[in-house]
Amino acid sequence: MPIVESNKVTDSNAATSPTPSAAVLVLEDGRIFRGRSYGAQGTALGEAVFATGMTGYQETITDPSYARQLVVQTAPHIGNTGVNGEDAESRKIWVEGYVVRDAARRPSNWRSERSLDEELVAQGIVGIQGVDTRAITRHLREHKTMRAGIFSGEAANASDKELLDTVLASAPMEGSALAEEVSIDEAYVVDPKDHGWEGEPRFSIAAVDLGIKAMTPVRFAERGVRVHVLPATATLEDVNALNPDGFFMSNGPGDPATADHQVKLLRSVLDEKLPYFGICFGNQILGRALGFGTYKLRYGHRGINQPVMDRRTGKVEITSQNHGFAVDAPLNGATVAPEERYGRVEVSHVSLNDDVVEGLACLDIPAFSVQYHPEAAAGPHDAAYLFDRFIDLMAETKAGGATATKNQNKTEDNK
Ligand SMILES: NC(=O)CC[C@H](N)C(=O)O
Repeated sequence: MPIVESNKVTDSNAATSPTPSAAVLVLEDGRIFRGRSYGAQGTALGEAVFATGMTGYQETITDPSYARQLVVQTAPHIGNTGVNGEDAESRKIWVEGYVVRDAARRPSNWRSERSLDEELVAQGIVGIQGVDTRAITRHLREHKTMRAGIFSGEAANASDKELLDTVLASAPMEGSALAEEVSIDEAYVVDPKDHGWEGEPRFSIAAVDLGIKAMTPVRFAERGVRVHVLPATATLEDVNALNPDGFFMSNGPGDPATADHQVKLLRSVLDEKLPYFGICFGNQILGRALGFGTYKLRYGHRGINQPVMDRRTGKVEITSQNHGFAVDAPLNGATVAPEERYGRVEVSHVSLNDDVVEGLACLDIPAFSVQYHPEAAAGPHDAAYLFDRFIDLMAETKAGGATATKNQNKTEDNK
């Protein structure tokens, strides 16, 4: 019976989607893929990137880190489970455009409230379907991620040359400052008692929203940590006014080389020895605060099956990732950070696919971060221990323990 009901809903809603028009995906190097429109019709300009998750498309498209990107899904069939009211990772869809091979004509899932096509239309997201996403992915792997455009409806009527010129006139991802565009205006609190925690919160943290995913503060709250989520423009005064036990910076879109305000803020926080944990963009900001550079990867890591080694324990975890930039830090053991006042740092996690830095751990101050997504929405939960590691770090710091020394001993033990 539920199946019949859900079909009824989708059938009646399906009438609101426009009949697909011709659509074209134009890459900045002149390569063109022709298909049919998916979702809204018009023009979408951004960086073409591919994501390899077989599931979790609703979480993917609502991850603010995908702002100004055209996401190519390598999974050949997208939309099967529709869209529901629970899985969005933020208030809206952030992908600039969406590229799929076979779009499900009819979603089938007990939680489905409407089709993905309808949701893309409702939110004005321009997509393309019926293109060979494997060929596009191979092209991006060989020639690197690049600017691209999806054109459908009337926009697809222009000549290929005109469409390519439009793509070439669009902004590149390098040098783009987007975190402040996607962040919130007003601070808010995520309370443990709303997420199954009984009793008083154990700790409180200030978390800067650079494009935060909804599950991140929830992972803290479930563990008894009250989270004060602050806008990307937050200052040291805003942080100190909360008298938090720890400081956090989230994932987010754009080039970390542009995040000067956040690097400055993090340096002030580290100078105060407040425990720090960063995810993704927050890892790149820690890298920069310590004096390392960041650089753009050829085609990035986006998906939910990315292998990472925790070099302290030797354990391999399968992780959820979405990053196009990385920290340029030495892989061989502990070194003194270029910003020497922060003491020694080591690359704590590394990608097993390409040796890219996936985590940093400071040995003399209470700070660490990872380049991937332990909140796992969508994705495997292998990395959930990192939230506990941060809680331990706050507990040790509060108790006045020598956190840095302890971290170092852990490293020595595992050699
Ligand atoms: N998910 C993220 O935080 C991404 C960080 C950064 N925008 C990158 O692409 O590398």
